[in-house]
Amino acid sequence: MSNRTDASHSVLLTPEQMAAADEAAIAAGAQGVDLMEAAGLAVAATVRRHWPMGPVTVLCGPGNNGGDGFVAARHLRAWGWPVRLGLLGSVDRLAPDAAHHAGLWGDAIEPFDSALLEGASVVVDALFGAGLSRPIEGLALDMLRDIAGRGLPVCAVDVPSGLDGATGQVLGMAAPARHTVTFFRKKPGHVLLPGRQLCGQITLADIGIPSQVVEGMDEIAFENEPALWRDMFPWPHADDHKYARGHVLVVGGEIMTGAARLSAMAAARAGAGLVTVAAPAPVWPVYAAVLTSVMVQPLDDASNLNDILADARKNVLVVGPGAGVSEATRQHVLAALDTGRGVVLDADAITSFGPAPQSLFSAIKGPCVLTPHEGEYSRLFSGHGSKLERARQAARQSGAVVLLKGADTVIAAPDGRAVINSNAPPTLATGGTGDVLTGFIAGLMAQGMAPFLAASAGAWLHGEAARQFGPGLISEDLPGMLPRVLRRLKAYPSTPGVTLAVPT
Ligand SMILES: NC(=O)C1=CN([C@@H]2O[C@H](COP(=O)(O)OP(=O)(O)OC[C@H]3O[C@@H](n4cnc5c(N)ncnc54)[C@H](O)[C@@H]3O)[C@@H](O)[C@H]2O)[C@H](O)CC1
Ligand SMILES: [K+]
Repeated sequence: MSNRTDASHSVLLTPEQMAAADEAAIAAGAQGVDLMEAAGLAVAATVRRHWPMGPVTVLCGPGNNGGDGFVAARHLRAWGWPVRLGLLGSVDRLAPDAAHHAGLWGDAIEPFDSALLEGASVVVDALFGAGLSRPIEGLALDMLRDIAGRGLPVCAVDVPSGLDGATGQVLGMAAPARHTVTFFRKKPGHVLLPGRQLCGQITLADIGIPSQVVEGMDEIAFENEPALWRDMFPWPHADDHKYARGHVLVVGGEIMTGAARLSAMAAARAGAGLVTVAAPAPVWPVYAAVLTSVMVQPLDDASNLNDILADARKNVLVVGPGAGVSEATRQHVLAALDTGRGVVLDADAITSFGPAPQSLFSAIKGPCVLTPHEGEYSRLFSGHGSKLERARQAARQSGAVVLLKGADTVIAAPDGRAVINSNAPPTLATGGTGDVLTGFIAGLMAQGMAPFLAASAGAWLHGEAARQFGPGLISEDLPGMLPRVLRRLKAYPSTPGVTLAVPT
């Protein structure tokens, strides 16, 4: 469990958790019809704010998402907008709250066909929301295709219809929205892909559900932002000396020597007091020639890694970047894990355990972060469900913090805490960025940041460094961007009480 206060709008609630929030609000005295009124009014206000007055078509579905649509239609008409209203299904089958607001429309509801779209300047998509339970088909599918085919701008209610709010996946089809108005808290599907790309600009509306309803909910996920870990960020202290800020050891590869160098430089830039690369003896000069503040120790083929690890001041160990899939890599991983110190495993350090994942999991006994991309994930884990669920399953199964990479990176802890990182620009899709991320995380852990917080902070810094650099990014650019990002982070407002940390 983590602490939360009203300020934590980065909470992500699944549709089930949202329904529980709804029920808790009603149990606390809220009225469902008023929640719907507030939701629909927020939708109408968003349309008015972002589009010039013109013909608007409101498409309502058979559930409460449709109920929000009736409210929005009524307010837009009251503000003078020419509104056409269509309902998929029949009014007499609506649930009470939606039926109530359908009654307030008080005018004809048109047949649900493409004629509704004629002349429309904007469409309000109130067909399906949190209750979508199967792929969209039939009349609804035809309508969504027609909307997309005509290129009509859409304001989606809660989620673009067809988008699964829990997973971010599309069921059948979803018409991309220019704006999406959602209520109380975002859903994982608003930040996971492809959902994030379908929602357009998201407006989060307060509809009168008290924030306290989130307290006590289990398995809350968060959209990554500095407020969640900033107060635990390891800023240098006046009396620090280099040994006080930890020592990262990166086990280097013999062929792809750049990977370990990228990780090492990233760890140093993230603030580790010392960084060493254990370089295979034949290529030790390659590392030594290009690394300056990062120290280089030869790792001979008798694998004297244990001698190098004997220095317990090396408190965080990185294996994987450029390591190669081999028995030697497996041995290096097991030697690092056996120390019980902080360990970050990436790439081939993960893949090398593909044939026997349990031999890795049973060796994890200290603070450990795994940073697989989807391919490496699938070699160790057979997860199912959303990316959020799969990362959580892997964290529980391995006992490590799992950072499942992608444009929508998910960070999950074995105790169920989870963060979805949504700031990564597409320019990060270039070789070596994963090595840099590994180094950022290791550097933060070396300074005492807990692995889940270090992985969350590292992912955010990584995305922010890339965003600030802009187009033309290559991995070598990322470590050097960190000072500018850290200056911005230092100015970031603290949000008392909001934290991902587990209360000690
Ligand atoms: N939670 C809140 O705080 C509030 C939520 N509001 C709105 O309510 C919807 C959720 O309403 P619900 O009735 O549960 O589901 P939907 O409106 O999404 O409709 C689902 C409806 O349609 C059927 N159905 C599901 N999938 C399909 C399909 N592929 N084809 C046809 N029919 C389908 C299903 O059986 C349901 O009957 C939420 O999104 C908000 O917009 C409140 O209005 C405000 C507070
Ligand atoms: K919708």
